[in-house]
Amino acid sequence: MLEIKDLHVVVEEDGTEILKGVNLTINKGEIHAIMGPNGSGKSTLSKVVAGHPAYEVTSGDILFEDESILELDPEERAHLGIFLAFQYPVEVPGVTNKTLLRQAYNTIAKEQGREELDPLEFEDYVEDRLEIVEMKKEFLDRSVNAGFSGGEKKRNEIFQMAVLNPKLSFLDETDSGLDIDALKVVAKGINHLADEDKAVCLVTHYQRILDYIVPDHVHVMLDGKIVKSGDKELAVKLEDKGYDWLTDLASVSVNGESN
Ligand SMILES: Nc1ncnc2c1ncn2[C@@H]1O[C@H](COP(=O)(O)OP(=O)(O)OP(=O)(O)O)[C@@H](O)[C@H]1O
Repeated sequence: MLEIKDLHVVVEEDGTEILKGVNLTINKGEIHAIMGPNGSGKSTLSKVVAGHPAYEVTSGDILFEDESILELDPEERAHLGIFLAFQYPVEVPGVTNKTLLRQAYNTIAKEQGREELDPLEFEDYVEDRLEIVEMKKEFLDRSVNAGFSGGEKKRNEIFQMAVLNPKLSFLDETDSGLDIDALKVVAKGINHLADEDKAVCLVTHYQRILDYIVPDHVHVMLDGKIVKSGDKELAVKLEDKGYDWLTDLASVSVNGESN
């Protein structure tokens, strides 16, 4: 579904290189987790896949369903079925959740040749989506994220994912700031939404969400590169040992030897 090939990315404004040769393949039906220390480039990778304009790809490629998406703007990528849940969800005062989501849903439906929903049909459609994340109906009529608690904002991101039903979701630290009950609800929602036709990539610092969402692959990002990949056990090891043991591996790989 997604193939990232030797991706190098700089900050558009000042040319600082953030991603230094990322390779990552995500197939349909898979759940991936990307871990790594602060500032290693995890959020940048998510944003670049979604088409954030602050970054420039200097070499490499991103293929979605076998086609390069580098020339597509963020809206076009969303129409294809790529979704990014933000680390810091934005507030949009004056625009209700319901209005934003129906607009987004219908724009994507139109692009994908599906039927658009009128306000009443949309109400019916979102009802069971609300249940997936155990969110109260009142949230539909509130301005997007305005005055939401940190945990409510994160839950709202998963609600958006539930409504838009994307093929590929990048969830950037969706687990941070969640109490244990909310974490379980959000994890249940993600598991519910991740099926054999879809793929999910979780960016996380903590192994704990992976107790509820079992990833097929865990990757460690260090200084703009994925330096190690493994299964769920790798996340457990990271929790226990931190990242220092990998820093050595990363420098070995930089010197051209195997890691
Ligand atoms: N738009 C930008 N302008 C300048 N520097 C940037 C920009 N975006 C990212 N960076 C820098 O790139 C590096 C990687 O940032 P990124 O947010 O991708 O890291 P991260 O791995 O997600 O970190 P964290 O775990 O702290 O969220 C950081 O040093 C950051 O300051």
